[in-house]
Amino acid sequence: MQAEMVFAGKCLTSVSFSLFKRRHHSVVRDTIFALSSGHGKCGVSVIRTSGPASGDALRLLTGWKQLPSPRRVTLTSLLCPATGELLDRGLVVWFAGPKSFTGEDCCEYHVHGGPAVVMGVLQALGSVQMLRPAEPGEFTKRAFQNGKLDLTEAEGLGDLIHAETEIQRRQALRQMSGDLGQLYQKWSRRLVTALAHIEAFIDFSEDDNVEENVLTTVDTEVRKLREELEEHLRDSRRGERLRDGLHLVLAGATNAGKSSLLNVTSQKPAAIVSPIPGTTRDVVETVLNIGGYPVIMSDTAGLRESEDPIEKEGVRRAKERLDNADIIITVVDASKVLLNRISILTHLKNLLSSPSSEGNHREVLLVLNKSDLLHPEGLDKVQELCEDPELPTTCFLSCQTSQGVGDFINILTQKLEKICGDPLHGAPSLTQTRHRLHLNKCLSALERYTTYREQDLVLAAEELRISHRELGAITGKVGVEEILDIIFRDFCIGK
Ligand SMILES: Nc1nc2c(ncn2[C@@H]2O[C@H](COP(=O)(O)OP(=O)(O)OP(=O)(O)O)[C@@H](O)[C@H]2O)c(=O)[nH]1
Ligand SMILES: [K+]
Ligand SMILES: [Mg+2]
Repeated sequence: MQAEMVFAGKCLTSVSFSLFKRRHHSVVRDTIFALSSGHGKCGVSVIRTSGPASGDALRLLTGWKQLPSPRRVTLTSLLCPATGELLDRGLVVWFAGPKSFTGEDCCEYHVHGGPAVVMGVLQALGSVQMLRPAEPGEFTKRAFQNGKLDLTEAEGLGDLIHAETEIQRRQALRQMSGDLGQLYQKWSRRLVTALAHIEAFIDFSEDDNVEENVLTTVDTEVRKLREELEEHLRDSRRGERLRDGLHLVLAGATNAGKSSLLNVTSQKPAAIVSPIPGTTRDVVETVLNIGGYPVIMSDTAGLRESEDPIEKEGVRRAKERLDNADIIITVVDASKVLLNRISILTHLKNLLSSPSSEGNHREVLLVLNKSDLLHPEGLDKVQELCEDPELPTTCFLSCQTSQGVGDFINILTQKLEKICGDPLHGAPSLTQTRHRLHLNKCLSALERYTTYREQDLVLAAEELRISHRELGAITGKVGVEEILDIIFRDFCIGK
């Protein structure tokens, strides 16, 4: 045991050295500035600077000889450094690095939110030497480069700014708090330890000093890691779906009331409704917030055989949408159900026989519309027919009277909950294709480790190194230069 510990210790240092070559930026950097609050007229606007010349800029704009105490709000006049003209009276907060968002010297100017004031202060800052306007996401990028955030946390922050619904906000906040990054870092540390053991075995096994079971321990650890990664990846893309919005597709025969349902659900006349069958041709998309979940609801052309080339194209587009749907909402005219019950089942089966292109499990909801056209006895009969276990969850409603629409929304919310879960509970979910890509590569390398393990220990160790690198790429510990620009490109200026 002692020997193993020593080996592990020795190799950990050498391994960590090569693996954790984190870039430290000691170069003197520009100082950046930007409006960090929204554009347009508002009560208060916040302008930020970050970088070594932040203090000079603050002194020049306020006329102060000394910098104020950090993290304290001060009311002051802001002056144009060139002319001494008063630009505004506002609040300033000084953050001495490294105790700031970016880790550098930072300053915040809270000014009156009029365009002329904001422009005046920005121009004044631009006239100070070494200051230049920030690029999109540059504040966050600096925070990352100074070790204030890992990449998953920075992405969480980006998602938080873009979050449009409550559940998206929860997921973003959780990722920003570092839960996902910590999970990957924990796996990373376990991989480093496993690698250290293998390297120790390779270097010292001839000294006969190595415990027999070192390799078995590593094998067990790799197997466990594989299982945990597989489990993490087997999440039906819940985090990614929640981040990007879930795709709900309205489908069914012509005149069933698909466009009407889109309109009552979104409470606006998004799609044309008419008694003419084949009214909808193009896909009509509406972005909705259903129970806190972000949803993209698509109305599609009624499914029927047609000779009309335009309608044919509409039907092709409808089917394409169905392939990528998270939830398919099949709309059926309830007044016609009694006449052709068989056709509903065949129709549903046809819809579902095409496997989703991404292998996702698609939820299905059957909506029986136009319930207002049924007599009470007819309604009872249809309800009875719908108890058929072969049919998916069924909703009765009328787009005309809105009766049953509330229940329909509740059932949809339950389906969305089932797909996405509550992002605050359970293990954190991956939220981006980028995460999935690296995790899959990490997993493949672990699988190759098992293949090489008996034949060539050096090759097997290399696979552990690869899998570690892939995990590190997610949090930004290794080889990030090429992905940095992609990630921060999506941020807005001032963030
Ligand atoms: N009585 C009654 N009529 C409805 C109801 N919902 C829709 N309709 C009528 O049914 C007709 C067809 O409605 P649409 O919403 O255009 O149907 P659709 O499924 O989008 O039709 P296509 O786009 O042609 O495939 C229109 O005349 C609507 O007014 C309902 O709940 N009750
Ligand atoms: K129609
Ligand atoms: Mg329509």
